[in-house]
Amino acid sequence: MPASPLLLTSTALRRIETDAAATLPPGTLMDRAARSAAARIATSWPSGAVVVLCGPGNNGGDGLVLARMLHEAGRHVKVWALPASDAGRPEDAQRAWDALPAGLLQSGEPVWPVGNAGTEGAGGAGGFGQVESAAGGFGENDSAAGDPGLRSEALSAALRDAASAAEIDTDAGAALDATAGDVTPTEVTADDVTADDVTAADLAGDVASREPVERGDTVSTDLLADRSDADLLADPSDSNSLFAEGDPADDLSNEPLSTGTLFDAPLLDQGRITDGLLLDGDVPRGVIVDALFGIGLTRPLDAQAQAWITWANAQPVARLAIDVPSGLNGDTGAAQDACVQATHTLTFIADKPGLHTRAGSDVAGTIEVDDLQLAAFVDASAEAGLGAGLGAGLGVDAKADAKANADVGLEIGLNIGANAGAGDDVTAAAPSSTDLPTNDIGHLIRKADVPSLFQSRKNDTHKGSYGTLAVLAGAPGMTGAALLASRAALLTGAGKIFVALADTPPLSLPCDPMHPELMVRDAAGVLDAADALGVDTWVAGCGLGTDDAAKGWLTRVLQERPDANVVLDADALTLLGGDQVMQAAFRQRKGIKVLTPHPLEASRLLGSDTHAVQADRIAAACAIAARYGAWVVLKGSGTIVCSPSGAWRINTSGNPGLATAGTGDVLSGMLGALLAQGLLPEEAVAGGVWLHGAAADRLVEQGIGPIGLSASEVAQAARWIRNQG
Ligand SMILES: NC(=O)C1=CN([C@@H]2O[C@H](COP(=O)(O)OP(=O)(O)OC[C@H]3O[C@@H](n4cnc5c(N)ncnc54)[C@H](OP(=O)(O)O)[C@@H]3O)[C@@H](O)[C@H]2O)[C@@H](O)CC1
Ligand SMILES: Nc1ncnc2c1ncn2[C@@H]1O[C@H](COP(=O)(O)OP(=O)(O)O)[C@@H](O)[C@H]1O
Ligand SMILES: [K+]
Repeated sequence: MPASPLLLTSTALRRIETDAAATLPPGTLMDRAARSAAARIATSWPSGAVVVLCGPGNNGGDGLVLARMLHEAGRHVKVWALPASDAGRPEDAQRAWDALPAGLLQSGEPVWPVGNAGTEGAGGAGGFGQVESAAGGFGENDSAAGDPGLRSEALSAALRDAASAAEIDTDAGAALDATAGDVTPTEVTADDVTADDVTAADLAGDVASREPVERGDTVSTDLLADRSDADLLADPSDSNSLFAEGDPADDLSNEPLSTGTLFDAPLLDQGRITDGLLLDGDVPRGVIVDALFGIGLTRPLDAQAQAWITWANAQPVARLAIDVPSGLNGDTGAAQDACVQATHTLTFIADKPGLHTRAGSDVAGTIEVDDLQLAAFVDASAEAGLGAGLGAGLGVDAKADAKANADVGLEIGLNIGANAGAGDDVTAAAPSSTDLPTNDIGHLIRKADVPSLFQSRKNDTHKGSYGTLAVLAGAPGMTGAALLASRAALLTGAGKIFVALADTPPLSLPCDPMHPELMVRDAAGVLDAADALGVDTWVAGCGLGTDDAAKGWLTRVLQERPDANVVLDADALTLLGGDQVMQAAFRQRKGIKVLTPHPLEASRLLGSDTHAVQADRIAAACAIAARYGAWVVLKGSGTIVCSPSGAWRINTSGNPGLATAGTGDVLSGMLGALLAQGLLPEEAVAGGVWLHGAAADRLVEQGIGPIGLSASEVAQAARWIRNQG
């Protein structure tokens, strides 16, 4: 079986980071993380602007190193950084801060560099390559103007930008608004422009002017006044300066602009430029990198961080979250009110549970894992976790497949400068052992992890080979719940199904006309005959009610036939949570036990509240599993499956179409059917959960949902998926 992707909490990740960092030169992991992000950007956004938002910790450090690498590779990068915390930056992040090339850092509020000076804020906040002062956490690096080396670097970057802008030959904001087709490559190329005869400021005086440039116009270096670079650097707020105008080249280039390249005018004719943005299909090129907070977000975001996140989410460009979308708790999936809505998340060392449960799948976008070459450490952690009992009954290869996620940067051979790979050749020594608390390691559930769902049936079988299921459910007024669960069990392949209606004869519904295959009887009748009928699996609780009769029937289910499997849902969970006699009977059962609570039912099982359950769904699922000695399915976006021994997994299928009454009934019927058919519990439980979500996904693909998707349709789609293999 392919290895099931590993999920690690921040506790586990920090342990691995600490172990690995002790064997590696300082900054190695941050360099690898940044290189990985640079490679991702080179692959997915090979041209266009890159805005990097950096936070005060090592996540921000990743962003700072990334910005440097991209800059060294000739990309147009702007950085906005939050102020360091009172304790200062962590060591690696401070090193990254100190090494940030002059001119990348911007002050004020972030702006998307659309090249329209009019939209870029006061004081040239959108200035490109501008050496700025003070605000926005910039102060520490504000020595550039006085540093000849930095000045010369700033100038050379400026010249490159300016030369490119000269070729574009237009004021970006003005020309793009209206005159598509009016712009053509000019006769001046960057090769004509040298530091001897033109300065960046000179070019700025021409290129950044608001005069539209007509087709055939030439930008003449003769027009340029004899100003020195010192003028430019001395007066960054000069509204005529190139740097206050943003960087037109940034958004107009078809390819990354460098000295000597000509602007591709036909782009304008093709209508691919709108409002100053270069469009790739419908998506503007370029990317905002979210390196504000990673796994170290420990408290509510302050106003400035919230504002930047809100701004980032409002930009019509891709957003690449580094490690974790800022505002999301990487362990729990809880999102703050302000949370980066990433289109892509590049996460390091191993995947994180919070990216897959609760709000995680809403904000993470496409998730990619880079193990930062720490597979040996990750494997050791997984093995230690298994040693602590994690893998019992899991049936998964405990080793992460993070190894498979090779270092993208190395693979594509991105040239990101001499400093980019510091320490990359150093092989970290594998740890001898790492023991982690069990809650800190889990896995994902994907189709590949539940192969027995798709095993073909042997010819030499009969209905008795696929189990006998009884469904205790459906009090008067809730008969539909019993039918939903029973029909789902039928369509999932159970051999024989008895509907034990929570009612007394004469039954209001003696037969299911849609599915007369179902044998409908009264609850007591099925319980009395359970031995004779050969009931090997019970599903109990859907629309069962909580009155004394329901309590009596459920107690019998739990006390009798202890070898039978039981799946408890809905009202059965409420009854179980409040009844110690039932709990004792439940714990003593020998058959497979499954509890399928939604968060409210989970809170009843734990004697807590829904908020506490949702605040840490994995912990809640594990706590219920431990308390009741059962398999637990904690439902909701990113359903958690936890084994009795505490091995947890997060489901990857499903969608909000399932947020409709009755889908839980369908799930419990499906789980019962799979247990009745003899699947191992880890595959029956994880498999049923995956199948249920996958069925909803298929319905959405077909246009049947998410709006208006109905529970009955889920069971039908699940049947189709199982039979396709
Ligand atoms: N270590 C390694 O080897 C590697 C780490 N890597 C990267 O580092 C990331 C983890 O870095 P991290 O631990 O520094 O945490 P991070 O997410 O940057 O935030 C912590 C900072 O934010 C602050 N802060 C927290 N909450 C806040 C709030 N609400 N509002 C404001 N501030 C708040 C907090 O301040 P403090 O609590 O200390 O006052 C601290 O300054 C990880 O996700 C990955 O990207 C990679 O490079 C691979 C190698
Ligand atoms: N937003 C969502 N994303 C994915 N799955 C969902 C979502 N909302 C609900 N579900 C799934 O739908 C089912 C609902 O179950 P439940 O709340 O017990 O409903 P009912 O009791 O009405 O049958 C669960 O399997 C749950 O995981
Ligand atoms: K982030």
